[in-house]
Amino acid sequence: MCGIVGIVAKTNVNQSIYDALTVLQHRGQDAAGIVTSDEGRLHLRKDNGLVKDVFHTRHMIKLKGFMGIGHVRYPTAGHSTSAEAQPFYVNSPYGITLAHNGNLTNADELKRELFASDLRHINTGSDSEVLLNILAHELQQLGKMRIDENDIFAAVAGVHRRCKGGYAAVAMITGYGIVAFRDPHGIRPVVFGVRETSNGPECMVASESVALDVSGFDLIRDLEPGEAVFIDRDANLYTRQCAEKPVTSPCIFELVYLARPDSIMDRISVYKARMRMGETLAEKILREWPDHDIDVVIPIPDTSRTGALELANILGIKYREGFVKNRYIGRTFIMPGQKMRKKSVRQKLNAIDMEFRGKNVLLIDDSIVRGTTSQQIIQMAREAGANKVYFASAAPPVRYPNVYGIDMPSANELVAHGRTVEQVRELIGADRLIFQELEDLIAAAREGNPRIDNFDCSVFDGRYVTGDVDEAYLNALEERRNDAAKEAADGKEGAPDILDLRNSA
Ligand SMILES: O=P(O)(O)OC[C@H]1O[C@H](OP(=O)(O)OP(=O)(O)O)[C@H](O)[C@@H]1O
Ligand SMILES: NC(=O)CC[C@H](N)C(=O)O
Ligand SMILES: [Mg+2]
Repeated sequence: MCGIVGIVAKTNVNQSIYDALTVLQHRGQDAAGIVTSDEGRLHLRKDNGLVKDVFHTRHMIKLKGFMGIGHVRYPTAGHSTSAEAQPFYVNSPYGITLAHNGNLTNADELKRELFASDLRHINTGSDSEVLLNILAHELQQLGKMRIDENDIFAAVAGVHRRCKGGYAAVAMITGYGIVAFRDPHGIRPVVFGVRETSNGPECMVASESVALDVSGFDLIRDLEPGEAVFIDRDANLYTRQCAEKPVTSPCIFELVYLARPDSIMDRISVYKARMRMGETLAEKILREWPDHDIDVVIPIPDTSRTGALELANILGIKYREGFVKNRYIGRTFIMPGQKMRKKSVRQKLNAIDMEFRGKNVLLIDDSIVRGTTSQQIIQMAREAGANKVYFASAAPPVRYPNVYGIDMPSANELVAHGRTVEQVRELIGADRLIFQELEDLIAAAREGNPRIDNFDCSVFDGRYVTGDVDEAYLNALEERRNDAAKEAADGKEGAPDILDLRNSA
């Protein structure tokens, strides 16, 4: 779940892309990058770090040009080295740069094909470099000196035929414009919008609608699964369905945790969906535990707040902010290593003792994944003097790895994998543990857009919508990307043996 953005404007786009990346920061905290096109010359700045640390004034003034794309990264493949920060660049044909959110499930196979049949070199372990080269190859084989939107859509159709997995991508084709496309299952999100100016319309694509809001773009709509949007140099906008059999199954975890609450995703208000998750969870508590003795409902900031407030209202119990969040610590779940995640929970959250002392507290989180947060928070609640500590999760138990762009590659690192609710309860040290039912979660999501029949719920039910994920794939993924393997591969400095290769200034 990286963040992507692309803008074609009538003036320099650097500031608007920067602003958009800042509001997409919650989707990736490891690296950031912007590339702009200035009359055929590309300017690229990318590095590890937060947006505010990667781009200084000296970079911004060099990022000239009326069109550009940007990325914030949370790695799911390859290394966390700055050489794998995005956008990626390939010089032929036309000069293409690409930013990708998602994960290709057939990246290894495609890499072999690119080398053996397409005669292309891939220099990193990133699946996004593979995706870029597939797009480049599909454009190249058209064999045209000049291309139009039909050629670009034909190339995207070729990408859909070859690539499997989750991908929402934006690519800038030098001299032509920006194309964004969404995988045929619509697993990862993309929206597009327009801003009217005195010089004419300007267009933008982004992972989430909040990125449009911040720069004054009006949301037009989401890209449909398999669909592509092409914005030419003059900001004319063309859309086309490029997949043979698109099936809508967006990732439900976007609504649970990944997206910002103020985003509208596949026409669903993330905020309202989280409120409904709180409602259904409250109803389950009332159903299964009518004689509960909860004194107070306390959310675990930040993401669970929306649902927790609604839950407290339905239970008719006080909602109290018992934990204060340090606003300078980022999201812990998307941090790269378990050591860092564990340390950050205490740095990030501190208890207000008086809200806990002598009380039976119900702590609410949006999800329990590795159990890092819940385990420590329950301990903190006890240290603060709570009498009983109950815990409820607005999502069902996360039991299976994610292969579509969320870095949960290893089943064994998931606290609920192979464990019953009772075993998880014991492990995290709660006096009682309640999970949302999957059907209630789906209902909470669907109420926002009843036209969506199917969501990717693979982390909850182990059903992978692309149909190509088997035991062998999951085993290989686990071996390659479990925490210990990643640490060994990246080292403390982040894969110091991989030198950065740059061919644009
Ligand atoms: O079981 P775990 O492995 O700890 O993962 C789940 C926790 O991680 C996330 O919080 P995070 O701190 O990333 O972000 P937030 O501030 O948006 O809640 C999520 O909201 C849960 O609190
Ligand atoms: N989280 C993502 O969307 C990751 C994108 C890409 N697979 C990478 O690792 O850089
Ligand atoms: Mg959280």
